[in-house]
Amino acid sequence: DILNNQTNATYYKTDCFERGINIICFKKFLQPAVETLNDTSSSNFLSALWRKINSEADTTANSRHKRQASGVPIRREVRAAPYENNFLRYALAVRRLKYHYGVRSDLNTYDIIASIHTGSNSEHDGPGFLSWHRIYLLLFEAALQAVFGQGVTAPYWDSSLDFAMGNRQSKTIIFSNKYFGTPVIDTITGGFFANLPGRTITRAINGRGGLISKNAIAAVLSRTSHSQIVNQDQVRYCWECYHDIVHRWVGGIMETGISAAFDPIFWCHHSFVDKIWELFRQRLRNAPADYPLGYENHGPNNQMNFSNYRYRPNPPITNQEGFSNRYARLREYDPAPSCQNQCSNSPDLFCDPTRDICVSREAVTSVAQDATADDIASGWSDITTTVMALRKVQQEVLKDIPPVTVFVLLAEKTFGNVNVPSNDIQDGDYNDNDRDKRHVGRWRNFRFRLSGVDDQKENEKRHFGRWKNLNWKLGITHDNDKRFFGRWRDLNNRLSNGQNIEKRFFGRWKNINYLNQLRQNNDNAEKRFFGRWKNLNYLLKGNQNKRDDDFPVDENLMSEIGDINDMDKRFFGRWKNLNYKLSKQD
Ligand SMILES: N[C@@H](CC1=CC(=O)C(=O)C=C1)C(=O)O
Repeated sequence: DILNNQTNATYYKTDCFERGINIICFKKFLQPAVETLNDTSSSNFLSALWRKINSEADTTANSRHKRQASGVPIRREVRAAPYENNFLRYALAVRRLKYHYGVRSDLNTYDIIASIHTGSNSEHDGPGFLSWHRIYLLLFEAALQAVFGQGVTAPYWDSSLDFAMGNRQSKTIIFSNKYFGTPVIDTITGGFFANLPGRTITRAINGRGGLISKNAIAAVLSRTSHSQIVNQDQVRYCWECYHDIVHRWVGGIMETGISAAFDPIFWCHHSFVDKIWELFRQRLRNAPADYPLGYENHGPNNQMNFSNYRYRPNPPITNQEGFSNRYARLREYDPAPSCQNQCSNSPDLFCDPTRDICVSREAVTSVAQDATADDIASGWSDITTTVMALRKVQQEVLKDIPPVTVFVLLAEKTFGNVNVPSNDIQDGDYNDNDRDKRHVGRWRNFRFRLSGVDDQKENEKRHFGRWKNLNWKLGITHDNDKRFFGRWRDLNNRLSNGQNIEKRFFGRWKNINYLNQLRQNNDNAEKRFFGRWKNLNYLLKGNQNKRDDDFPVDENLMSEIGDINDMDKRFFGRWKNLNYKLSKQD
């Protein structure tokens, strides 16, 4: 269906010289190429792709005020719904390019394009990195569109969604057969990209390197000129450096320049690199003129060099011309998945309300059978698994809860019909001091949660809170239960400082109230965010010292971006702001 939809579109014109490459022209163009099979054919092919980009840039520039109408292709997050019209379409288009031997008989068309990226074409280590990869990505997408349909783009892989998984990053659904394939170490044998013609794809995820944290993005976006985000001596703000570590984290062929583009995740990673650059670019008053000088091999007037050992097709523009609006306008970006947009309606992301960010789900196989307490508490297991696991501890929980707090868990098959005796809390029982008041508040909340919700997603969210609560009770009496060992230790910690316990619970409760309030009262939310915006503007305009305090330079980039607690402490507030902004871009 997708294929038919794409190829039946009336969009295509037949004037190949005016329009550049489209399906028809592409086929026309390829006829002679099949016979010639030499470097010239690759070179001609790439030049034709460039003409396509260029003619679209002309069209888009002329109809800027009606961008929607002119159908600028959109890049969405890899996991954003609908799968069929987003990642699946990309995967099928990539496969088609991999099976395409119309340009050379000895090298599939995907591999022709991938071999342009050698890692040593002056496309790295400087400002040209940004514009070179922007054009390179457009070129690749032009080929995808030529063989598959005009709307195809490389969805962006926002690896901060995986970063947020903490010490479970290697389980991300990104490296499942639904997306980029398995196994996560060695040659991939499962998924869309396994056993394709040409270069095989290897990975070694989560060995070296790291993913990009929200605070890394926040730090980069806090700068006010390109020179501040391309300087490798300032890794805290160096966007290319953050990009490097993801290459290393994926490992395998992604780890080195000469092979990286042979992994289809390369384009999705660079789609994200381009997205954040574009967010940055749009905030500058005159981005096209803001090209940093003084970088060897990255002169503003140097022509971009697209070459490898076999051919030299050069897009006839300079590094600085790649900073212009002309090429930026060729794509639009879907806002980042956020709790405000239901994580782009993705079934593979969930909102973590305590951090107010979306987090990637794990590959299904890792939690399908027997969820651990951590799986459940962090929302990584589905509702069935959660109910099954909770059922296992039902008796223990009931046995040890004092009479006044008796409730019946799982009275029916789901939490939807839990029966809460009306005498569990009497208002008069607790009204004399703060501690008790908090207690009452907490119980009220608990009863509210148990009052039954049919919606599955909503249920899951509630389980999250409820589980923590149950666990608390369970931990008190079942210290020998291995599953809760970690929690028990944590509990001991808390018990050693009664005041701390109260503070923690109180803080969490306040937080929940606050989030609920935000959802229920948009006006109020707007006001709060407006205040924060003012603050942001102040930061952007404000003095250098103030900004440096906000984003202290950390000499060790790896530990910096590997520490999610660190992120929470220092950037929680700021990121929420950015998140809001990303979700409200339009
Ligand atoms: N070689 C880079 C990482 C890297 C960057 C790239 O741009 C690339 O394509 C492949 C790998 C590093 O270890 O720092």
